[in-house]
Amino acid sequence: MTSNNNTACLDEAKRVAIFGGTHGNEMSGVTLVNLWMKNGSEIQRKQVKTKAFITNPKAVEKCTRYVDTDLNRAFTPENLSAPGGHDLPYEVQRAQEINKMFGPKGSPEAYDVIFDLHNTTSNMGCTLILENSKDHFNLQMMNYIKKAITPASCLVLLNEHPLLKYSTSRSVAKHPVGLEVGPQPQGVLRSNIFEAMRDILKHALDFIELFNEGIEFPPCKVEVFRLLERVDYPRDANGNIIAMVHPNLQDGDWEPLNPGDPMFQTFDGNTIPYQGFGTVYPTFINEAAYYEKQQAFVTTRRETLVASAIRKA
Ligand SMILES: CC(=O)N[C@@H](CC(=O)O)C(=O)O
Ligand SMILES: [Zn+2]
Repeated sequence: MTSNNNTACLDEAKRVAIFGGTHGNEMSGVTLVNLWMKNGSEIQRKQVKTKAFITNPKAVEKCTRYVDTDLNRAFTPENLSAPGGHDLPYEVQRAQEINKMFGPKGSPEAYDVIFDLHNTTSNMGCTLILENSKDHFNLQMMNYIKKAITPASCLVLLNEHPLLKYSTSRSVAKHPVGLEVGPQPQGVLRSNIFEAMRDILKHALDFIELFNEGIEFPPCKVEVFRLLERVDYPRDANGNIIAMVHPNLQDGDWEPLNPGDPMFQTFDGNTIPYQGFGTVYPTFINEAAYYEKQQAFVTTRRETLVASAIRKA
């Protein structure tokens, strides 16, 4: 044996899927996946079988986030095992179909990696979303992508929160990766956002190819932003919003927010400051899809994770 015993030997990642249209009005993912379904040469690698797939075709057709319920919250054990067939909400039926095709979730037959392509109206730039801080394959992938896209940058959002974590489409895979790029309005395609997403995918697939070829990746550190809490807009007794994101906070995704810093602005011009305990890094600031989820932004904390060395078993 040449490699030392601290190297994690992991299964090859042969089966990879790229999901677009989990939200039907997020146009970069919808457009890239439609492109790649017509001609997949860009996403093929010698040692990887990559399938591009539109997850919510009805929502894509209507150019809406969802038809009955949010598909990216639908992959719960209850939904995936619910009887009812065609009487179930459309996205629950779809979740069951996707789970059959790419899962079953949590089983050895599940796809190795699923990239799920999203756009945000927030000024987040390129953000990769992880669900598990102990997934060393994904952590190594993050490190690889960050280095490969330099001088451009991308950040990693980690959602391991016991209450705020949700059951994503990508969670069907062994290694789920969300890709969130913004700002881009709903229903709009912007070339810079489209190309940034495409570039990240290229490097992600290159990483998987190298891994499958047998390259050993040495230990590394990865900076992540861990999801801490969600902050709602101030509302009246009827649930109507009574303040907006403050101009100092608007578009300031990933910039430090300190106690006392302006957070909301009421319609008569009063400032509501942030009253947390220490510095946090807000993101998903003023995301259009989150008004209905009672969320103005989320706070995160910066952390450095260590990825152990990995290679193919
Ligand atoms: C704006 C948006 O849709 N964001 C995604 C984030 C994710 O994929 O985890 C969502 O809420 O499902
Ligand atoms: Zn989305």
